[in-house]
Amino acid sequence: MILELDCGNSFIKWRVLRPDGVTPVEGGVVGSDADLMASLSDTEKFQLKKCRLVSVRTQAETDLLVASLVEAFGVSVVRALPAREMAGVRNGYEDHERLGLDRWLALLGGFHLASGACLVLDFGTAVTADFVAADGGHLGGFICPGMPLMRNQLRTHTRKIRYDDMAAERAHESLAPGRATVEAVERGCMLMLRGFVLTQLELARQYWGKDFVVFLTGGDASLVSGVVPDAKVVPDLVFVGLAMACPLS
Ligand SMILES: Nc1ncnc2c1ncn2[C@@H]1O[C@H](COP(=O)(O)OP(=O)(O)OP(=O)(O)O)[C@@H](O)[C@H]1O
Ligand SMILES: CC(C)(CO)[C@@H](O)C(=O)NCCC(=O)O
Ligand SMILES: [K+]
Repeated sequence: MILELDCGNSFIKWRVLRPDGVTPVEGGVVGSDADLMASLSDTEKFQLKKCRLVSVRTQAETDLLVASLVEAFGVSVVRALPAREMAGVRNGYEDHERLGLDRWLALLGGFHLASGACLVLDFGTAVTADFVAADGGHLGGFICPGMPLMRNQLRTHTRKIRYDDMAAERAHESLAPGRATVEAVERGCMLMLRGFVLTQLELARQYWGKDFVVFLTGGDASLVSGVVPDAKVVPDLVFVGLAMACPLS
């Protein structure tokens, strides 16, 4: 079977596909290399032969993970690499190697699924927006702190903002002005996210009128899906692009 990995800044998303390369068998989200190895340790079950991965971690960290995978499972590993152009999309960065590979793959996947102009919004540790025109030209994008970073910056840089995860979850039942710290912070950050989304939509409309598809992906996509009812929520958009960038012959 085939192992696919999306190594983000906080989590590794993994899934195992049948040898046909399309049918997912199992997958998950883990917080460390060790947790990943543990999740995959049932080697008999998966019989992994090949692995393709994308990483936004350092070369050294990624090399270490690849070495463990090769040692534990004997897989052959293919990594997504930066490209100036692929599948009809032209990387819009001045230095194409600087564009985060998770963004590159998500926008490749988005353009492929949309067959036209698209706006790709990814809600992970960071929040990113990327614009791809109908002719495949990537216009560039935006990077902002995601929900976990916004919340933790406030917690870290103030004395009196302290609350636990349970309280945070309860605070999201409404978006009314907060009447307790947890509500004020959680709803405030939520409105920042939503405001970001609405601004990106406005920009896309200025470029393309109504002729574009919006994709939402990343672990926190569900937080904002309500403000873009027409958006396509595609949690595995990075994997769509990964399969395009790393065909397994
Ligand atoms: N099963 C899960 N495990 C961990 N986080 C999850 C899970 N489901 C949703 N999330 C949410 O996903 C967010 C993390 O997003 P995601 O996994 O897309 O990115 P990341 O790997 O942290 O960062 P990035 O890919 O941007 O570098 C967390 O804020 C968390 O709220
Ligand atoms: C922005 C993140 C952190 C999102 O995961 C990642 O794509 C990244 O590290 N990018 C490199 C910087 C850039 O894309 O300009
Ligand atoms: K990501």
